[in-house]
Amino acid sequence: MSVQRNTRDLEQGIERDFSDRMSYGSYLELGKLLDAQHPVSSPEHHDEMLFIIQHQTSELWLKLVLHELRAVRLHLQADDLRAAMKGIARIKHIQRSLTEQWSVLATLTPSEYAEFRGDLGASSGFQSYQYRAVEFLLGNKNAAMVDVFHADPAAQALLAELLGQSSIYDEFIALLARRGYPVPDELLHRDVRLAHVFSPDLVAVYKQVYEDAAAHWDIYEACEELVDLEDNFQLWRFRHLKTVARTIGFKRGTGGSSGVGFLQRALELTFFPELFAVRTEIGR
Ligand code: HEM
Ligand SMILES: N[C@@H](CC(=O)c1ccccc1NC=O)C(=O)O
Repeated sequence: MSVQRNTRDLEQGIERDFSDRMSYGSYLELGKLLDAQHPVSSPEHHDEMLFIIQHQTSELWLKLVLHELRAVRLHLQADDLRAAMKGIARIKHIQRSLTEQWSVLATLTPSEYAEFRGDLGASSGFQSYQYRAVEFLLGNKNAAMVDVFHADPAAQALLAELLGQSSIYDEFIALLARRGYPVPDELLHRDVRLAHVFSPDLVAVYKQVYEDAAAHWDIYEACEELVDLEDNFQLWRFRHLKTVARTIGFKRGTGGSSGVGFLQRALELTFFPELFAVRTEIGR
């Protein structure tokens, strides 16, 4: 190290020839990844790059969330709560990162966005199939969402597949039943193609858990992890709503919805309603 030159000398052993070996760039397929940012505005608007990269990084993280949620579902099916919780812990960190990222997009002013919004046509985040897939895996199924993707057979097939499969909440409830908790039978044989609907009898099961946490520790812990997941998901939705409001106000969305009003109604959707309802029942 030459302090005077403020330059680190490269060590002798440092690999330099990757002509026939895997390198950083080839392993990560950076050629492909970094050649996928193509602003459509013409002349190119400076801020469209931010818009594209914010979406692409979100989609990459959503890809990992899906990967982890599928693993969590398998762990629940195998009665391995500890492994499932490990997966959820990672997902929670990804969610935080996704939510925090809104502050970067919030630097896009309404004037800047207005300069290229027209170039986006009818495209919209509403058409994010990975976002829909996450909602489905968490239990908020909606068959009408699958039709949105008829022009994209791979996306449609993925969503159709997940629509017909159990969600992680279905699997958690099935695990509770196997553990001997009095889970209502209709929840165990429900039509998984529909959204999970609030069950008062399930609240009673959770009440038993929350009133004697020590006796039900791993289930109690898992319940709180699920609450964190939903809470984090809602925080993302809220930051999206607020970023949209400060960027386009009350304009209609490019995807054809009413805009902010439509996004507001998403905040009323819930994945694990009984886990929130049980809170009303605890203590005095
Ligand atoms: C300035 C930035 C953004 C604006 C103005 C905006 C606006 C909107 C609007 C108005 C909708 C409602 C559907 C429509 O009619 O278009 C929507 C939906 C959606 N957007 Fe964005 N969005 C922005 C950024 C993002 C980003 C960065 C993501 C990340 C992937 C995203 C993901 C979504 C998703 C998943 C939906 C569907 C939500 C639902 O169905 O509840 N949006 N957005
Ligand atoms: N729906 C947005 C447009 C938009 O944000 C968007 C456009 C293309 C791809 C992703 C988008 N992000 C979220 O909706 C709007 O109405 O301005």
